[in-house]
Amino acid sequence: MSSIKIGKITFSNIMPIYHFFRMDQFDEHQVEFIPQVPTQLNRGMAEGTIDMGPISSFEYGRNYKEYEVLPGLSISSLGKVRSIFLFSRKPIEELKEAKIALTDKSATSINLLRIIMEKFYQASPAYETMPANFEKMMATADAALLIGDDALLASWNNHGYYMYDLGELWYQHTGLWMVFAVWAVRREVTRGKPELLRSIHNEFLHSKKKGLAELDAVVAQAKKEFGATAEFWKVYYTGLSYDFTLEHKKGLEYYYACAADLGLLKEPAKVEVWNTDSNKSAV
Ligand SMILES: C=C(O[C@@H]1C=C(C(=O)O)C=C[C@H]1O)C(=O)O
Repeated sequence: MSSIKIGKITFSNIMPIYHFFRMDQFDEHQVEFIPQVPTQLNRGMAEGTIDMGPISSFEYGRNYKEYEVLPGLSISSLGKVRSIFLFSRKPIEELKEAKIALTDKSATSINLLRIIMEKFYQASPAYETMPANFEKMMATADAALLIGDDALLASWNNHGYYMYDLGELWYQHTGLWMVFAVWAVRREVTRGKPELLRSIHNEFLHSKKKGLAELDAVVAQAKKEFGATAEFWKVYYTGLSYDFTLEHKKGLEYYYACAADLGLLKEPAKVEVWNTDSNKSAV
C-alpha cells in the first residue's frame, strides 16, 4: 500500500501540532511528511502528490469539491495573528492608489488583504506577487504583505514602517474568527483509506493536545531554531488557535462569502467536515 503523504508547513506556526506527532505509531511507509511553504502545499494537494495536511483555507475554498476538512484542526486567530502583516510606508487609509507587493507563499492572506482593502477601506490598489524578500518588496512598492516566519522576522526589525496585523483588522471589522489554514484531505483518501486516516487524525489531535499542554517544550524548540524570547513564542502560540469549532466555521464561511462577492472565488465554498465515525461526510 502506498503511503499517505502529509503536508507540513515550513513555518514555526505549526510546531505545536507536529512537535509530539509520533511517527513510530505507524508502520514504515504508511505515512510521510512533505515539508513545504503553503503555496507549494496547495499545489501538491491540487495535483494529488500530497494527500492531506494544512493548506491555505482559500485553496480549500477554491477546490472544495475535491476535499474534506479534518475536524478539530486549523490555524486561526480571533484578533491578532502576529505573523501576517502588511508593512507600509503610509497609513492604510492612504493606500487607495498604492502598489502593494504580495508574498508568493500565501493564498489565504493575499485574498484577505484584497477583501480588507475593497470592503473595509473602499480601496483598489495595484498588487504584485513577488518572492518574499522584504527589502526588495519595499524597494518596488508602497507596502508589502508577508506571512509566517518572513513576517515574524520583518516584524522584529526596527524598520519604522506602519504594521497592520491582518487577523486584527479582520476581527475589528467583522468580530469573527479568521481561519488561515485547514487540514484538508483528498476525498479519495477518505474513501480509500479511512482506517489509516482515522489513526493519523487521532495522532494529530493527540500531538496538538500534548503540544499545548507542554508548550514549554515547543517554545524551547522554536527559540532554539528561530531566536527571540520564550515569552514571545508563548504569546504567539497561545494567541493562535489550532481548533476548528462551529465559530471558526462561521468566520471561514463569511470569508468565503466575501471572496465570492469580489469574484476571488467562483462561488462561496461549502465547508464539509470529515465524519470520523463513518465513511460518510457530515457538516
Ligand atoms: C498564521 C499563518 O497562517 C498561514 C497562512 C496561509 C496563507 O496565507 O495562505 C497559509 C497557511 C498558514 O501558514 C501564517 O502563515 O503566519
